[in-house]
Amino acid sequence: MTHAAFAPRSLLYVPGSNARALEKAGGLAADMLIIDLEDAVPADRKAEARAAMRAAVTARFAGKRVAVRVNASGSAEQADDLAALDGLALDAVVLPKVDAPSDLDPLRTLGLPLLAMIETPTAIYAAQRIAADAAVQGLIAGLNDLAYELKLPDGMDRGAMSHAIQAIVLAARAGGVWCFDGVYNAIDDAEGFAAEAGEGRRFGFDGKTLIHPSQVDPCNRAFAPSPREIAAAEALVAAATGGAQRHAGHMIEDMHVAAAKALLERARPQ
Ligand SMILES: CC(C)(COP(=O)(O)OP(=O)(O)OC[C@H]1O[C@@H](n2cnc3c(N)ncnc32)[C@H](O)[C@@H]1OP(=O)(O)O)[C@@H](O)C(=O)NCCC(=O)NCCSC(=O)C[C@H](O)C(=O)O
Ligand SMILES: [Mg+2]
Repeated sequence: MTHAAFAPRSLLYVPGSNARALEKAGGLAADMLIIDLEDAVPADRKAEARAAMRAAVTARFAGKRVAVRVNASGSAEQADDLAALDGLALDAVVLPKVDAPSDLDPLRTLGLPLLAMIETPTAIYAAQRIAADAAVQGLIAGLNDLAYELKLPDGMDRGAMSHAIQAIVLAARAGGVWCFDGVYNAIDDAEGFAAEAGEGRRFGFDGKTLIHPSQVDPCNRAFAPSPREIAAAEALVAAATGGAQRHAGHMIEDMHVAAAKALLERARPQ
């Protein structure tokens, strides 16, 4: 377990039932690994995945932030998932299909930070209450499930989901917690991934959830301040005198100075 003040930029799902992926994950540059016991694991391999997850978390991943995604509250699998977490040093537990703060109840006694997945229309409308729950450290957009629930004809159409995506960011910011964008399914489309990761950052997400090792480095780049942003922030902070002023052809005020300082803090080596 590691402690970091900063939100992870890249959160890689690793199926608990994939031995090779569990082996490989520790060597990848993802800021957080999410070992999945939910949708990536076939129903008849849940017990095997729990055992593999325990072995991997116990033996590997030194110096990495590690979370486990358990099955949803109300599912037949969840009690066994929670029992399998006993004694593990985790940074967070990811709970899918959180529709209300009460869905968090079975996990409260774990005493671990929770990352709540917002992936249904009901959850979009409850996101503010979910983010305000003291156990919640962040929200994760579950856009495959949301697209399915919305009956979108074109599947993962972010234009059709833009209101919902923004609602997740708004709820997280109102609650003072982190927020992470959904996954990009087209694993061979590097250009499309880079575009979507950039869009996620512009929406205000802190980072993005990932499904493949090839997405890790581009994601870290997309969510890290660029050299140009760093130079601009340094110049703005150096020029700031307080109150409204002209800087580089723009009006700047105190909130712009605060944003520039936050960006510089984020850019410092962790
Ligand atoms: C998507 C995949 C099924 C693709 O698998 P495959 O074609 O076998 O991958 P590659 O051959 O390209 O893999 C190359 C090497 O990388 C390793 N690998 C692959 N994926 C991972 C991973 N996630 N973590 C670690 N390592 C990984 C392979 O083992 C190969 O290694 P090597 O032998 O050394 O070459 C597959 O990538 C995959 O299963 N990804 C994760 C899927 C997953 O976890 N899904 C659940 C989370 S997404 C979700 O549920 C979203 C949300 O809830 C929503 O609603 O939107
Ligand atoms: Mg989902």
